Amino acid sequence: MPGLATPPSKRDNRPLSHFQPGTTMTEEETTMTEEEEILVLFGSQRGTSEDAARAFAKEAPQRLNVKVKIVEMDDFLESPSWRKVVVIFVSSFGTGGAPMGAQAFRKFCDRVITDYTDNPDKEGFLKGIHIAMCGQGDSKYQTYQENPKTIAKALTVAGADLVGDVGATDAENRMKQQEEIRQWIESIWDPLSKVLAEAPLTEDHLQEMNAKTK
Ligand SMILES: Cc1cc2nc3c(=O)[nH]c(=O)nc-3n(C[C@H](O)[C@H](O)[C@H](O)COP(=O)(O)O)c2cc1C
Repeated sequence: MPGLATPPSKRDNRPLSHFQPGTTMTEEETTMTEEEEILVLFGSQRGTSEDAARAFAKEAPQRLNVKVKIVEMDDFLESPSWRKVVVIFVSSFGTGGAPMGAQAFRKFCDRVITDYTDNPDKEGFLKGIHIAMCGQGDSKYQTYQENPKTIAKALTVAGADLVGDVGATDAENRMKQQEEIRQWIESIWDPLSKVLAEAPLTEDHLQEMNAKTK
């Protein structure tokens, strides 16, 4: 059945037996029967954000009547292919840094913030994109949620709009964190449906964004 294969990401502690052999390494698509495609990006060191992204991606075709492409963040950056709706599940690691598999994306975001903040000469190249963000962190860290917040900031200074509330789930209590992720996913279907009801972006517009994403 398409869409159920689970390619390994760069997270560091999953047993290899979890993966099915012979699947592609970077991308997968869920059942392809509907119209618009949304993009799900994830960055995850130990699996929480990745599992949340996969749970969302599995449910989205039915809830939103869309196709879903799910990609690890650095893989996306190697060959950017924006969609009007982008849903991000990402954690913080190190000292407010990005997990493995999302570090190049974070560097890209840091560059965007430097180049675009308070710079009237720079016109946002992600105008028309809608981002829904669910961040994972641990409130024990002083740099709580720093990576998801930085990514959300960069994408908005580059012109994207945020959809719904930015999620901030707290691993200080792991059971509660799972509930918070579930609640965030439940909270986001309606705002995403509204955005999807608006006119799609043209292929030219998307290509232009892809070309400017470097
Ligand atoms: C070594 C290490 C460093 C971390 N650094 C941060 C941090 O700087 N800020 C934060 O909010 N959470 C931090 N966390 C907490 C993780 O972001 C949190 O556990 C998250 O749920 C992990 O998601 P993942 O399983 O997708 O990697 C850190 C966790 C570890 C183990």
